Amino acid sequence: MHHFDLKDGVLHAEGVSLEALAETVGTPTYVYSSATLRRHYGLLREACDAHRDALGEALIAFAVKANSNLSVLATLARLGCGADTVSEGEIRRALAAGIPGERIIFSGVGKTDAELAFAIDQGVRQINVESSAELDRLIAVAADKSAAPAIAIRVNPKIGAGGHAKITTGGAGDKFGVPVEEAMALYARASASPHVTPVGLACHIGSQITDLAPLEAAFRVLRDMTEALRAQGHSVTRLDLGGGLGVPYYGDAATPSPADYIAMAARVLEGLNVETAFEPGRLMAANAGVLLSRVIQVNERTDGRRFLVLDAAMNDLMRPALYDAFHDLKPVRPVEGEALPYDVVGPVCETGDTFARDRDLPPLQAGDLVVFMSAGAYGAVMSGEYNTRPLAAEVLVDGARQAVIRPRPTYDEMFAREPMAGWL
Ligand SMILES: Cc1ncc(COP(=O)(O)O)c(C=O)c1O
Ligand SMILES: N[C@@H](CCCC[NH3+])C(=O)O
Repeated sequence: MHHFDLKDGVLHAEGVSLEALAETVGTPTYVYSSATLRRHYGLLREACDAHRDALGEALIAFAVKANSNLSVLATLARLGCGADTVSEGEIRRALAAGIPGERIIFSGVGKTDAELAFAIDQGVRQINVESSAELDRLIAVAADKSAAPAIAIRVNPKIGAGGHAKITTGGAGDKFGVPVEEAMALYARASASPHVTPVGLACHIGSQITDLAPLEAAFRVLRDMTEALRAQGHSVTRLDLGGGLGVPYYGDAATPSPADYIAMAARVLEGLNVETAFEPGRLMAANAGVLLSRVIQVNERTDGRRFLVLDAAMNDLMRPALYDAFHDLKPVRPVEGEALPYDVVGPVCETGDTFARDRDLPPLQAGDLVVFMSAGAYGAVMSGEYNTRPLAAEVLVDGARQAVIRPRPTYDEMFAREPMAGWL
């Protein structure tokens, strides 16, 4: 990670000292690097452009669920990035951030009629249909519209992959997409309707995938299906290859490079003559963000256990509690001394509010600042106010500039969202 580095003995996000930032904005706070977001988009763009023959004018559609802050989306929008969305709210965010409808894909296992109608009205690039029941509803909704929306059928290739069972989506029993046979039949049924325009197929088999083999196998399924559908006389012009490529959460972890991933897709799709889309979420955002937190106190027990109690908790960063996920923890100002094992915890009243057990860290004290690394994806978006803890602030850095892009709410603002029942 190049944009979170030590300068003059203090960890910086690009040109901004995290120590100074903690003074002005407080903690816990998510801090994002614009340069990292741009770099990640650039790497994917470059790789796609180098394989235009096989991939067409590939759309890189950022999975908005990974980080939906409007300024983050606007940073990507300026680069020409598209959006993969799963709700009306996410479509609205993408549009508000300047991503035009023609670069927005609408995915998701349960879209309401109202959401489908909204997506059609906004002229989204395509709607990825995930079930037979959804196709029926979409056809009914689209019947009232002037244009037949472009759709792709999301295939469940029975190839599940990912960093945790809870984030695997392509396995046979997972709720996402339809099996190959059913997808073929659905495509034919959609082709027969005047109200929708089937343009292609989509798949997304899981998240935090650190091996290209399952992705390659899934892409091959889409290739074979494309050829089979064409042999039946159907037009198939687009393949949406989903997201899912993992990132190195551990310092020394090796994950496939974006370039190798895109080159693999190009190899599989060589000569097929389709326009592709990719939906990276984590790959774009995870290493573009950190969660800045302050040590409240160190609880040293007489039985030898040592708890590092932070002012960030599971409500701010849920991934360790939910998936036993690992996030590297770094002091903002390196501390001298021999590393000691700490249980790193937050103040929430649950044992699950544990970020790490027996993590070796230098001797830290109350008041020290630390950051959770690789917290830019599925961090702030999954946060909540459990224990009436205000949502963490979010800050975007660009060189020496910084902007609070989501202020920490005041207690008055939090309570104002709860009008008292009239009879109380
Ligand atoms: C349809 C779809 N596309 C893209 C993504 C983004 O995944 P990731 O953040 O792993 O790239 C997801 C989430 O896993 C998804 O469900
Ligand atoms: N929320 C998950 C990723 C889910 C992917 C969404 N399709 C995580 O933090 O790892």
